[in-house]
Amino acid sequence: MKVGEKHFRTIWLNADGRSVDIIDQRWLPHAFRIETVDTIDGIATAIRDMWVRGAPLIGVTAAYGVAMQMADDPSDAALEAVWHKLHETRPTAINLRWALDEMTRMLKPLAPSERAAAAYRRAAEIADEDVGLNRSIGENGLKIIRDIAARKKPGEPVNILTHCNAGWLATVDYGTATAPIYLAVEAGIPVHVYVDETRPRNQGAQLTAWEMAGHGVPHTLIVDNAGGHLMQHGDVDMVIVGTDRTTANGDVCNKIGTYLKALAAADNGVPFYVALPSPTIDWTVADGLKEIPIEERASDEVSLVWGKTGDGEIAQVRVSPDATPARNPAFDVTPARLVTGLITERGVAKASRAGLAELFPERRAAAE
Ligand SMILES: CSC[C@H]1O[C@H](OP(=O)(O)O)[C@H](O)[C@@H]1O
Repeated sequence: MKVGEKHFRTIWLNADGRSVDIIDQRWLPHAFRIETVDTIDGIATAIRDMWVRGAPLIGVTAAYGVAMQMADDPSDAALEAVWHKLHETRPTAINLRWALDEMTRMLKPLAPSERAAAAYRRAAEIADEDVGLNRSIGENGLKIIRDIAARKKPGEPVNILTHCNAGWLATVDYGTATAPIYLAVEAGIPVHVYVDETRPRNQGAQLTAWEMAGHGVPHTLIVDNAGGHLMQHGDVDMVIVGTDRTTANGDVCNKIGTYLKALAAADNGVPFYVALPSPTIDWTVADGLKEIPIEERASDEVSLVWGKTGDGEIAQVRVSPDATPARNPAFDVTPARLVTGLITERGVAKASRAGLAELFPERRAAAE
């Protein structure tokens, strides 16, 4: 996406053919910092400490980590070791496992001497595929926004609520939940986005708001607890969120707080859509609540908040008593029954086994 006059992706291979540059998202919106990562430990740190975050971007970053490993040591043992090293960085987003499995599948049959070049090629393909998938998600989601706009008074914006950041910063480009929004703006459809701040790490306040501002999308930041109230008062026409893992029967795992938005949407007749590329579907899991591992992150993420001080310093402040313990589950699971539709690159599916199998017939067997 454009940042000022320059076009950026969230990750790119450098001219050295080994290292990648990433937008270090920890400092947004207060600073735009690029970090160069050229070791597997660096890749693991960037994922674990959320320099990069968002299911698709985590997968692409891991794919480049595998490529770096193959450049250092292309043996089967090293390939297996890097799979485990990167897989353990964050447990919930399925794109991480998907990318590691895809790289391993592709590399195993190759002679070690061919693996590094092939790995970098495949990592670049996965990055490019992500952009294409998100563009298609945008086109499929745009139809929904257009239909809602047609029912509103001329010039009245479609009010969309989104949670966390499923924007271009969560992917290589375009985003998932934001792709339809960006295309709606390009199509001249009036939209307005309510941006959930998304405690505790404030991906909405810090990342989605920054994206919306950067792309000229009218938006309003709200606290996480305001969404239900706005829906009760008819201020929200649709909810669209991303996901870190959606199961074969349509259960949606996403940032903590998504489930509460879905409950409020169901209670107020507000359509609740989830935007996802197919690598985010876990065909091996049926019951999301029972089977998806929910990442528990450090309690400090709840007790300490990053921000910019009056004199422009980026700093953390404590928002609770020093001794107060905190729990920090990073995701929750929204049951399929609360999901209006799954916006994929192939179209909008009902949130059900049959709905997904209709769009992905090649997966029908795996989903049964
Ligand atoms: C398009 S995936 C975005 C997804 O990832 C975020 O989690 P995190 O920031 O912890 O990586 C959040 O759940 C978003 O919906």
